[in-house]
Amino acid sequence: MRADVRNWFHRRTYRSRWSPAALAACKEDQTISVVLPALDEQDTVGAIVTTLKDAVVDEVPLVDELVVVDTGSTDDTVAVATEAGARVVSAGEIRPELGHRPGKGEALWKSQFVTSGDIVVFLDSDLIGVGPHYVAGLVGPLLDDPAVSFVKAFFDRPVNGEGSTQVGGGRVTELVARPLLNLYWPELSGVIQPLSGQCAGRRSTLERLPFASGYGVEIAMLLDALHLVGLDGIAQVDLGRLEQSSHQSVGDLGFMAATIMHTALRRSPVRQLVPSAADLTQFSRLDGRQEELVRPVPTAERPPARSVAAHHRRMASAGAEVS
Ligand SMILES: O=c1ccn([C@@H]2O[C@H](COP(=O)(O)OP(=O)(O)O)[C@@H](O)[C@H]2O)c(=O)[nH]1
Ligand SMILES: O=C(O)[C@@H](COP(=O)(O)O)O[C@H]1O[C@H](CO)[C@@H](O)[C@H](O)[C@H]1O
Repeated sequence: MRADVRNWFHRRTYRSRWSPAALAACKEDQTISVVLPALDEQDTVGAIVTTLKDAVVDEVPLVDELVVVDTGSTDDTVAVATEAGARVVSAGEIRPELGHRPGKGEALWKSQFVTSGDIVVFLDSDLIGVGPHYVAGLVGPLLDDPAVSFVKAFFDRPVNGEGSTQVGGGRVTELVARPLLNLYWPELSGVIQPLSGQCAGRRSTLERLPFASGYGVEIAMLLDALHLVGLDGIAQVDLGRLEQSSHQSVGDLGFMAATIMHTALRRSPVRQLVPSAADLTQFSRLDGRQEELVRPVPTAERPPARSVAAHHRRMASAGAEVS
């Protein structure tokens, strides 16, 4: 690790040492939104919402709004999240005039139009054992130091589900994202979980970032935050152990990897060599026969929300019919 990165690592790597009560006492007039993107997460989203609503909304007024952005669940995610006390919105119904795309990144981008917190916390909704320290740990560095604009969480990544001691999750991180970052962005080589879906940022920063619509959203957010606020504007916090309810198949992680590679390389020194569109051809073998699966790699990105809002205001002032 380069000396400058080692220096960053020591200054900007935090433990989740803040209590929600202490943060609530010091946040003054700053407001905090927690956003959970969800696709078919009925088994886990309810416990996350209940835990956070009880601990950091009702008992301690740290969080001002808790929003689940559903991206087309076909299970009971919406009902479960609503029953648990979250405000649930469908990504497709947020600013419909802007169109709708599938994907996690679309949910995070559109969440900016239905939330108002000065600080926005993003948490995956497939996690097990989420505690208030997840929110306190992500918000702490932002309330602690005005020079920090974006915070990524890091944690143990067991791969065999609840109770497993075998660390190995984060396969796309270890096989794709980390090697790419070390190659083209060595200043980010100290980021322990660069793809973490557990992150937080100042709205004033997030609204100036483009959002990749699919699984490229995290790598894009990290690279674009580096460009916008510099390494010292980025921090990371240790959240201890993180359990996910399920782990994707290697084939699906391959599709995630292709999306992340494409999203990152379009920001790299070799961006000119990256095709604007690409397909991923994969194979599955059964009983001596293989089947082909060809999927287009999602490359769509949304512009910074700030530019959309400004355009909206210009249209409105020009008297154009805007919804
Ligand atoms: O099209 C999508 C894909 C994912 N997600 C959500 O994004 C988070 C992370 O997705 P996933 O679990 O698929 O990724 P992994 O955690 O396996 O990297 C979860 O809360 C998903 O419900 C979503 O809202 N829409
Ligand atoms: O870290 C990773 O390699 C991937 C896959 O994790 P697993 O191998 O399924 O534990 O998960 C991360 O990346 C996704 C894409 O950026 C994010 O959406 C997830 O939140 C994050 O956990």
